[in-house]
Amino acid sequence: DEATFQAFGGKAGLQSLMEDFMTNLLADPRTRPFFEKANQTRVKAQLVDQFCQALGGPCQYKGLDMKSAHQGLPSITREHFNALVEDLQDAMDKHKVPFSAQNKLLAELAPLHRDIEH
Ligand code: HEM
Repeated sequence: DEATFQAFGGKAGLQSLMEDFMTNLLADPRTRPFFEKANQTRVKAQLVDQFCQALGGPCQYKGLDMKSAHQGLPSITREHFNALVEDLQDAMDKHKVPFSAQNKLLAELAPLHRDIEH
């Protein structure tokens, strides 16, 4: 909804959040092996649209579906998934996103693990 989207600072807030999220993913030895080889600029831009849409903001995600996006990568386990969520939480804390809004985003993302882990 609009209030949750605004709690993230709108689209500009999401773009800024994604810079720190990617920094965290590259600093984390659990996730770095995946992201250091990726087109980080593309991934950040796709995540902005995906999160914006998930939060009810005025964006349309036009990237790959989650199965296609991750199936070509080395095996992604629950540990990798949980590591990525921790790195996202750290970025949201740094950006002072209220917990209620953080939880709404995480609730939207949680079910995606089925299409991402393999
Ligand atoms: C809720 C969890 C996740 C979400 C919402 C998510 C979302 C995305 C999105 C939107 C893209 C871009 C798709 C495109 O290019 O069209 C992407 C790519 C990617 N994801 Fe994820 N992802 C998640 C979990 C993970 C995990 C756990 C890993 C590994 C630790 C991972 C590694 C990658 C990598 C390396 C790419 C880029 C692949 C390439 O080079 O094209 N993702 N992800």
